[in-house]
Amino acid sequence: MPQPLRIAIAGALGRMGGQMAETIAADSRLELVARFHRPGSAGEGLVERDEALALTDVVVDFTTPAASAELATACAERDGPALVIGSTGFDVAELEAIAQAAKKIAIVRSGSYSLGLNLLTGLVEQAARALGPDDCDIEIFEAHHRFKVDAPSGTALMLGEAAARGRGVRLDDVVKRARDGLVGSRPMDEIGFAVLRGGSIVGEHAVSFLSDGETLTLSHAASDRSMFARGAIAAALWVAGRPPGEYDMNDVLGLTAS
Ligand SMILES: NC(=O)C1=CN([C@@H]2O[C@H](COP(=O)(O)OP(=O)(O)OC[C@H]3O[C@@H](n4cnc5c(N)ncnc54)[C@H](OP(=O)(O)O)[C@@H]3O)[C@@H](O)[C@H]2O)C=CC1
Ligand SMILES: O=C(O)C1=N[C@H](C(=O)O)C[C@H](O)C1
Repeated sequence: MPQPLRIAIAGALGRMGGQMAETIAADSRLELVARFHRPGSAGEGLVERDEALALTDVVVDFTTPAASAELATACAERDGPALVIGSTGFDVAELEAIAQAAKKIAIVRSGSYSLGLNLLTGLVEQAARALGPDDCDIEIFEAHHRFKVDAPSGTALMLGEAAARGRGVRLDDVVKRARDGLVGSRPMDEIGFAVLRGGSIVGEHAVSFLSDGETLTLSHAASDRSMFARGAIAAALWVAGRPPGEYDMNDVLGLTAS
């Protein structure tokens, strides 16, 4: 019987931190060796970050962009553990810090650990390739619970990147993240985002391809956070012992970009 993978949870008192603890406890392939939160946080069974890093093979992190970037740097400075990052809403400097850390340690980062959602990105890329900007508009809608702090969601941006890839353009060059007031008519090549926040919605995403006379919509709805936790566990099991580098769920799931 192989030794269980030693795993630690960052952001232990958060929504996903709690979900991770529950899902890990039910998985015999894993041993939950540490849970940590903000420095100095009080809570049953919590340890400080550096103690957790010394005990574990992999850290699973659903916190904030700043905390994840800092954690990646701390893991790299001690040449491990490997890291699975689920946080969303990163700025350029935070992404650069993670890229630097990935020169020393293996990191999986994804805006969504859902299997279905990662399959959807391939379908979106394929549709965007077939439905060009001359006769088809691409719009992405996402809806989340009232507590979510970043917008558009990391998943919506992943879907936008997939659509842009399908069109052979950079998302930054065609993105419209919000509209308000006299914004003018829509450029054909634009990829637009719309956001809803409210209630307890776990996560809904839809990518619409709108042309004259017809609309194709590809969508996904999450109803339970446990599937994000299961995806993050698959990533943790996959990343342990990998060479340094920044990986995503396509690598974990063996899905090659089409
Ligand atoms: N990739 C995916 O599949 C998914 C990604 N997410 C993303 O994960 C992130 C967390 O989501 P969620 O759990 O709902 O949010 P929560 O706000 O419930 O949890 C985040 C937690 O991180 C804590 N935190 C902040 N700074 C630190 C730090 N330096 N060290 C340790 N903990 C810290 C926060 O503490 P405090 O409360 O004190 O501020 C908070 O409790 C978000 O970015 C979200 O978008 C969520 C679901 C799935
Ligand atoms: O904050 C959340 O809840 C979620 N965040 C991720 C995102 O930004 O896409 C993933 C999921 O949709 C839930």
